[in-house]
Amino acid sequence: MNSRKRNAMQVMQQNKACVNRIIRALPPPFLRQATPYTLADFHPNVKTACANENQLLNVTLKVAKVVILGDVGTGKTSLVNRFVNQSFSNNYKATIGVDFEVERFDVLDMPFNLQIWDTAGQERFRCIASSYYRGAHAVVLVCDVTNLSTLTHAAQWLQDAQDANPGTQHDMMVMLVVNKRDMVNDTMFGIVEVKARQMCLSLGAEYWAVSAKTGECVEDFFRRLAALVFNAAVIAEVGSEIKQPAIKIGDGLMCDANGNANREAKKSGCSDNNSKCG
Ligand SMILES: Nc1nc2c(ncn2[C@@H]2O[C@H](COP(=O)(O)OP(=O)(O)OP(=O)(O)O)[C@@H](O)[C@H]2O)c(=O)[nH]1
Repeated sequence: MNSRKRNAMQVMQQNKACVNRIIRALPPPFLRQATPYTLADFHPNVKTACANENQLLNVTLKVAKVVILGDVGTGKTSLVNRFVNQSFSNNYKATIGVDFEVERFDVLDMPFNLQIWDTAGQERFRCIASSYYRGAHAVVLVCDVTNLSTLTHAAQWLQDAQDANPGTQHDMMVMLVVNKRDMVNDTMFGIVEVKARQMCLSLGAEYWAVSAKTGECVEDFFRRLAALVFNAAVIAEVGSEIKQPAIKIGDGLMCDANGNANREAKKSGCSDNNSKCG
């Protein structure tokens, strides 16, 4: 990382998120039938943790890493440029190794930085790029709507990312993005979409179709990605088990919301993890 980027990162962390980086409800998927992430909103424990600043201060979450992978020329850099700089260029300039951007969000009023790692699709840079896959919270597989082989190669790109993250404690989120939507008519797009959704099913990925050139769905895609990654990362910290408030029902007995009675630990002088307790 060069010092310019490092400084930019520090400034980002201090600055407030701009208005279109503020997320208060979970943004919807591209198609409800084409995602494994079917939650309707943020997990209740995530909402509770974010509403309770003290609880979130203990959470070691400030940044999440996303890697953008895919064949050469599918438009990975263009996608990131469209989102980060709201710009597009028709000129192709190969990514050498990797590049990255940091985007500052406010999710449920909590500051959250998304590190977006744009990797090289060219075979000769693959070795350098793959060393940056480690620790990814999400993988974005980018395909070109005009080139079906880029879709079939998505499986190999995902495999590479998984190989770089063996035995990760968190599951990596997987998104499959068909780019260059502006280049095909609806009939052609329909044919590609069927194949892309089949690929998503087999990879366990969420499906998106976008155009980095026109900007169609790019903002929606990254907002959804940031929100899902944030949700998963907070859950990894605070747990997904919903704690029901206990209700006292008399003489040391507590009852959980499902009506199961337990002896109150303090009064009986023991706890679940106290091995002296018979
Ligand atoms: N029409 C159209 N062209 C696009 C779109 N996205 C990217 N391109 C063009 O596709 C070419 C490749 O785009 P890049 O963003 O450089 O592709 P890349 O995947 O980053 O390429 P590598 O860095 O070599 O892996 C460029 O000429 C872009 O202008 C799009 O949505 N529509």
